Amino acid sequence: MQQRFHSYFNTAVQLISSYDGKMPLAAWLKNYFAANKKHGSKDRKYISHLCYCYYRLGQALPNVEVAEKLKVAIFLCNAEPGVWTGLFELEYIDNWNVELIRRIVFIQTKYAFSLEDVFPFAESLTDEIDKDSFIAGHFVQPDVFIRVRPGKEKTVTKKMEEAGLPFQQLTNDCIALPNASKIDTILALDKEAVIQDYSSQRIAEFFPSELTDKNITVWDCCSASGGKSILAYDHLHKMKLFASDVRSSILFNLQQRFAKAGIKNYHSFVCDISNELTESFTNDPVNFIICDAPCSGSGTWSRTPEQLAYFTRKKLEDYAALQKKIAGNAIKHLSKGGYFLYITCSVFKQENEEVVEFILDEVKGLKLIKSGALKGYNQKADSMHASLFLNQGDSFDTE
Ligand SMILES: C[S@@+](CC[C@H](N)C(=O)[O-])C[C@H]1O[C@@H](n2cnc3c(N)ncnc32)[C@H](O)[C@@H]1O
Repeated sequence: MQQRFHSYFNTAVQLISSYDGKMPLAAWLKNYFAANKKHGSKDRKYISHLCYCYYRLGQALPNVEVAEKLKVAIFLCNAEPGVWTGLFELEYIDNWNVELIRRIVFIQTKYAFSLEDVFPFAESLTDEIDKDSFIAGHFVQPDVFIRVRPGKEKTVTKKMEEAGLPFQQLTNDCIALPNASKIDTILALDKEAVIQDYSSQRIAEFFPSELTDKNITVWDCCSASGGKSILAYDHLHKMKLFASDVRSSILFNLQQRFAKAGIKNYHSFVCDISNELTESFTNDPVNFIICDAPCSGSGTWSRTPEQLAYFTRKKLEDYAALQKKIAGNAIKHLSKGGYFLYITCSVFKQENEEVVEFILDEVKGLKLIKSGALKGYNQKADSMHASLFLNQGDSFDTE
């Protein structure tokens, strides 16, 4: 039995030693398992867990060899030794405390280790973020969240109870489930419920309430497969939607999701908004622009810890420059009295507060209505930023 876990450990060491961070870890492991059919589903689960644990140490212990660092990672990322007991010397087992802080203190008796080493960008964090809680959050696998669509509350709860799925109702329409819960076979996704992180769902708190049930135009200018668009549709109801992204493949996904979600009044199109648009997609300026900008994703790194391990400051500068271009170009299409919502899933000032300052400096007549961090680290969720601007001027003529 124990031999099996030693073998998982050795496989994980080999995999980590050959991974270079260029591809998402999930896709890279999927390719490896597809090419190595000898690993059954339990093997895949344990080996993946070990690889993820390793990257959860971020940029700490750079000079410690992979096998040794992996042991530290297992120790810090698991509240108890469980199946990994046989890999550890007695002193580790004796010091394996359920409280993370106690385990960190033990590791500090053996290595020069600190939370700042895991995430060496702490000075760039948005002020609202609690540094230690945020960094320690990387040792924990986040939950999966679903947003129940309007009117589907009873159906969804009933289906989940009947399937015996463990879940936690966080709000009327937000449900948390353990990672890797199989919900796609139980729920009609996008029709009854949307897979959407808790903080991402909370972006609805930034939707201007006076737009609800008005005949408005909404442009989701970095739409991806439409998570924010569907959120806006569920809250604002009567809207004509424009959804664009630089990637045509993702818009195909959006169209499929919109069909399931029952969204018909929309136009989707490929558009690189880091350049000024040469022709407009609509005759009139837009009443509400959602700009969920490409970003470092630093608020989501507990889901993709390999990104933390391979992140460099240079990437941060590139993202901030792109965000300023995208926001500056998108805002030109905003109507007077219209709203612009800037969103990132980043925790860095350079991508949040500094872009907000840039927007306020560059675009005269914009007023910042609401701005802040959506902190997910205490809920096993992502952290995000949102800022809502009003283009002060005439009110809508949309009635
Ligand atoms: C954070 S994601 C958007 C997520 C989406 N709003 C959702 O809720 O699912 C950012 C998106 O911006 C797109 N993007 C990146 N650069 C872009 C550009 N120059 N113009 C338009 N879209 C861009 C990416 O392809 C990506 O889909």
